[in-house]
Amino acid sequence: MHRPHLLFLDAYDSFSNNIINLLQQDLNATVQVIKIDDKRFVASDDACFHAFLARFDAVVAGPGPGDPRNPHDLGLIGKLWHLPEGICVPVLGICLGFQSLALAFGGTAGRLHQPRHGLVTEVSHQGQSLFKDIDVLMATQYHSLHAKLGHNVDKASPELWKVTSDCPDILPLAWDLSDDQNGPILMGIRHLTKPFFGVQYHPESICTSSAGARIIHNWWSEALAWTIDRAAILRKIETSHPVIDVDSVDTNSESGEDSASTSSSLFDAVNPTIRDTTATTPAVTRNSSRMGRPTASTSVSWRCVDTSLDGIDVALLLRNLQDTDQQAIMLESGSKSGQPVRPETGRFSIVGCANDAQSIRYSTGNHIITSDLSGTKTSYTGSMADVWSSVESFMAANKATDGSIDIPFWGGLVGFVSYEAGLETIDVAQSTNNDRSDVWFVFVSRSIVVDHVEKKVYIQSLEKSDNHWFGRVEEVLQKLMKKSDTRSEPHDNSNPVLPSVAAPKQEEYMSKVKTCQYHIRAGDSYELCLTDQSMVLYGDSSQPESFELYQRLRTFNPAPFGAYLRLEEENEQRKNGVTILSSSPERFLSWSRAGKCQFRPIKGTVEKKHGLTRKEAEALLNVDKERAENLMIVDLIRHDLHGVVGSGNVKVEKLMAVEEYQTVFQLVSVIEGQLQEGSRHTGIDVLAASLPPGSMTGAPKKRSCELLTEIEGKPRGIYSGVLGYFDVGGGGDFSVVIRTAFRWDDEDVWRIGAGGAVTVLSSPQAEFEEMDLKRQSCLPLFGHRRDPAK
Ligand SMILES: C=C(O[C@@H]1C=C(C(=O)O)C=C[C@H]1O)C(=O)O
Ligand SMILES: NC(=O)CC[C@H](N)C(=O)O
Repeated sequence: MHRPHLLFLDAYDSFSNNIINLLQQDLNATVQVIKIDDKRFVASDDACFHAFLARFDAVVAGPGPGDPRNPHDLGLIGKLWHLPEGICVPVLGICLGFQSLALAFGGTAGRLHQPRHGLVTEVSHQGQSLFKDIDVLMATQYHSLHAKLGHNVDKASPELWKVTSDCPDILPLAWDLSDDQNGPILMGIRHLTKPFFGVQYHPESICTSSAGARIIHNWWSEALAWTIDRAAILRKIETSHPVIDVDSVDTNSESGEDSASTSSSLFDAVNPTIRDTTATTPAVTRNSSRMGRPTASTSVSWRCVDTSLDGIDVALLLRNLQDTDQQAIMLESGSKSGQPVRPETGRFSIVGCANDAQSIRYSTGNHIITSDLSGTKTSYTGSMADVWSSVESFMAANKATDGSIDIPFWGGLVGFVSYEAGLETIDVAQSTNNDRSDVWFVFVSRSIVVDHVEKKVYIQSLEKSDNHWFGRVEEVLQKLMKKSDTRSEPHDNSNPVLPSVAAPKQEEYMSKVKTCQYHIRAGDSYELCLTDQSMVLYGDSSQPESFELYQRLRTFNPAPFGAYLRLEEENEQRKNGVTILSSSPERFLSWSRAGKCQFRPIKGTVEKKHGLTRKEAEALLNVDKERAENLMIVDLIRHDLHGVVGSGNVKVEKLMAVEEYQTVFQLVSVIEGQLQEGSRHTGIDVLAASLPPGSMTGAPKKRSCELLTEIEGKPRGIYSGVLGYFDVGGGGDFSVVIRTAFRWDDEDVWRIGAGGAVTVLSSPQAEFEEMDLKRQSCLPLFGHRRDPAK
């Protein structure tokens, strides 16, 4: 059977790669992707775009932010509907693409009374065309606007299935009749004579039933039938069509993966060259040293100590091993009464020794990379792409294979990537103008990993002949094990010096929630994760030691992704550094040495008020608002992951499970993907392609981040970024930096970010309370308890 060769027009949506996955999996199609504002076609005359289109069997016009009445939001999609006869290609419009089709043939667009984002409802149809052989169809919707054909009825009626005088060429195929507030919402259409089809709902969503995705097959059958009918005419036109030198235009897909073939259309009977496209997200720009699987170049020496009888307190371990005022690294899986709070994600703790270690730093404010990863210290102007490239080269050059297979970290780079660094990777202008580091990783060559489940301690070194270090750590361990019942406790904090706290103002925050909702209603976003920062100021010498603050945090809010990071650098002008105290519950991304990637987005939060049971929490979280928030992020992360691991390799392992933490219950999903054997991608590519974390942005990611930058008006910094490690064995694990306080040495301020996802279903008051609740995971460290911000 002919393998469809499709063009996908990407309108900057966060679900595009899921649609491409569907086309590749269900139709076995090859798909080339271009953005709707691809300069090569927007800037040149239409003939060039037409000649390019002639290479494809059909086009899919994707969903996206914005309004179909705005040519800027549609870009090339707007050019599909009135092509000259001989150029016409079958099109499937999805959401924005669908709305554009309706408008092009007499329809109008308007705002829904109540936008529908992440809602799953039944779509009514009559089993025709796209909906042939489809029974009950449950489908996910992501839209604020809707297309109207001029039907003058406000409830189910036979009229709805007929063409209207406004749109005599457009046949309605499906409606959502489940929503009284909005009335009938048009869900599917076809053009009566041209090969144009469209659906308002999202066939690729994880919550759309398989019947919903079947329309893809039906569309392709329709497209094929039309094409065969028209083949003779088209062949004639093709030969008489002026020859355009499309190959002088670089028509590679954005990913650079897909070289444009000279001819692979259905009509090229002589030589139907079909190309394959798997990845749609660019791999990290790399130098040649990291192509292919690196061979081992580093050796791990390690010893394992059984501490099952005694238990080891990692904070004490760190304290005893190094002076915590210096560079200190501890990634801690929090525990309570001797047990890890969440062994599934928080089983291991890592103490890294990294004084005078090699490091890489990058500031988005001045674009300077400072690194000695390559041996000598250099500072140069660069970008995030250069940072990833250096990290990949370094990890490839320091590859090890001989550590213990029972633990995920053997040594490697530990540090963070800020939210603004993530913004740079998706080309969103940021409000940072200082020279503080947005990326900071240090090389940990000596480390201790504690397995809290097996109660074992691994002492490891990547240095040659490091017996002295092993001896020293063993000595410390013996000492601590003898005093087995000692847990490092914070000092008495009953009479603390209270610092002042500058908190978000309630009125202002609520007004920002409303601004978010305004943009969602206009169709520019489906969900926005609004945040703000509280600032804790000590002012004088009463400042507690940072490790003491961390001790309080780990006692008060033990979390699977606890972290104490104290990083510093010295240059000619000054000493600068940063301290991070984290109690994050959320894994952003981990990948195993075998390339299995896992995202665990959290979206949906209820306070664990006194006596709230899990059952009650489940009932509170099992509502449209919370589920919709979570679903949107699951679909977004599937998109991010599909872009690197390719079609057919992504699974949702857990959808909206309720998890219990110290102060809140949360709705958590687990999305996994497998990097393919022999693929040129690594976990670092997955990380690079998925920042900033979707659970901190909303969807679609790029437009949402642009809006949030404007609404929030200040950088988020390390908050909303990611923190974790790249392991020399090839794995990695990063948390989302939330429930975290951080402080730069050059300002006397602890910053605590907090926020939550805003949808049209949000109440501004409840959003403020949710933000305030999340601040409470850190504020008590500073002696402040539930001090309601005003
Ligand atoms: C924004 C925060 O949390 C994020 C938002 C959540 C939500 O909207 O329910 C839940 C977890 C995080 O992904 C925060 O903790 O500050
Ligand atoms: N998912 C979409 O394509 C949405 C289209 C349009 N921005 C709307 O909100 O209606």
